[in-house]
Amino acid sequence: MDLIMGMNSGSSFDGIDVVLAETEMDADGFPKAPRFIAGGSYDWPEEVKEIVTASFENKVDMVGLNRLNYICGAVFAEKAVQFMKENNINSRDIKVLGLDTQTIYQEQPDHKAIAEMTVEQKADWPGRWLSKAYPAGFQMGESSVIANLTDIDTVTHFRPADHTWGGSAAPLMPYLDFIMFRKKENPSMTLNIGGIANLHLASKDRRQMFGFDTGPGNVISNYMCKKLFGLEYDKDGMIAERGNVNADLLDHFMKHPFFDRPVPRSGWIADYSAEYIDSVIEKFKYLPKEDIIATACAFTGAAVAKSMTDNIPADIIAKTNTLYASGGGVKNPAIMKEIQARIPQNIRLTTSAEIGIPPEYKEAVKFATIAYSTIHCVPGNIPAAGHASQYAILGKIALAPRNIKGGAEFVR
Ligand SMILES: Nc1ncnc2c1ncn2[C@@H]1O[C@H](COP(=O)(O)OP(=O)(O)OP(=O)(O)O)[C@@H](O)[C@H]1O
Ligand SMILES: CC(=O)N[C@H]1[C@@H]2OC[C@@H](O2)[C@@H](O)[C@@H]1O[C@H](C)C(=O)O
Repeated sequence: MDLIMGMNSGSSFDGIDVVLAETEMDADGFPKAPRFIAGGSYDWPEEVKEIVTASFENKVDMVGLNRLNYICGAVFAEKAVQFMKENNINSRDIKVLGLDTQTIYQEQPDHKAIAEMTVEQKADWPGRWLSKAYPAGFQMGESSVIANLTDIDTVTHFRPADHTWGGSAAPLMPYLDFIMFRKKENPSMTLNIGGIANLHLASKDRRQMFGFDTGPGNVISNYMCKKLFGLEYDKDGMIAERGNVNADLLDHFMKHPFFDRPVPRSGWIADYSAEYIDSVIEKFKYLPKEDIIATACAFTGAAVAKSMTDNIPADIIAKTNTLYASGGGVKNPAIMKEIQARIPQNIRLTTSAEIGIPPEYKEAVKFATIAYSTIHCVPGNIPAAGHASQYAILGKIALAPRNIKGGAEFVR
């Protein structure tokens, strides 16, 4: 068995998750379902947090972004090393470290425009991006800084390979789901509830898979909690539990233009910007604040249900009996209750703990698994889910100093 490490810091930007897992290559040429061993969560340093948060709002200039890339690489390396110390892990025992680093911005593909492009237009490679049809994402965390400071071979920036083939590359969860569920007869659905939520249909046949963002996970509730109650988030859904769902506000939320985007759609926190949420709060300021938070949770649930029934064929939904949820939203009972109440009743909502992965660490396990696949030259994208035109090996590999050949004088 090989030990692998993964890290994640996502759109909620609530901390850095680190995991240790083990796997090995299976006879079918894919990694075996990873076994989760340990996980830890670490805070971003306050000073760095401020810069990253400003970058989400496009308030950091090129000079600042240049430095931020190195700073984020150093923070990820520091937390990886702290995690290894706390868990008595020697970096030399780790086969690979995988992380996407910190996304600060992303533009999804225009799948319709890509489908309509002529062969000549596609052959104009720069034109793919000049036309804005192809997607692009911006991640902070320099791979070489991480590999050099941790002394572990590191794979980062998984999305651009899939982007090159017109894929949305977000969510990337379908690959881990394929690895976890590929030996099961019936399709399985999973849901990740981070800042943004995403739904996946896993199948032993990768050509039958789906993966797309459904809308908000915690992003609206988090922002509202900060604005209305001065809290980072609604711990254990306590505020939402005291409120009632308001039908008018829910209707208003459901008119959000995100639903007009065809799947495989991909979102970013900018879709639910401060401006948008402030306008909602202003329009519905006559409601009790608790009702506004309760309705934000109902919106998460209604968006999951609508995205599922609008986009996954009814016969597949009928064959699915379990939805395995992960991400921090799993800890908000109001969100979980709203999802269960709104999805088709044949589907039982549970968490990824049932398949051995603690829900808060599934994303980090995903990046560890994709990195392991990358170093074995196994493609980590799922074209059926993200609509890339072909399979691709994801990520950029940065080799650790321990690989230096030529004598001890080169090695620390
Ligand atoms: N005890 C809790 N009660 C309620 N909500 C919680 C709790 N713990 C975490 N959360 C929610 O989960 C969020 C963090 O989720 P997660 O770490 O999955 O997000 P992320 O990885 O940043 O997001 P994304 O998947 O969009 O990139 C917090 O911001 C909060 O809203
Ligand atoms: C570009 C990027 O970082 N996208 C993330 C983000 O967070 C949620 C949503 O936007 C999703 O599409 C993706 O994360 C999921 C979990 C993934 O890649 O699997």
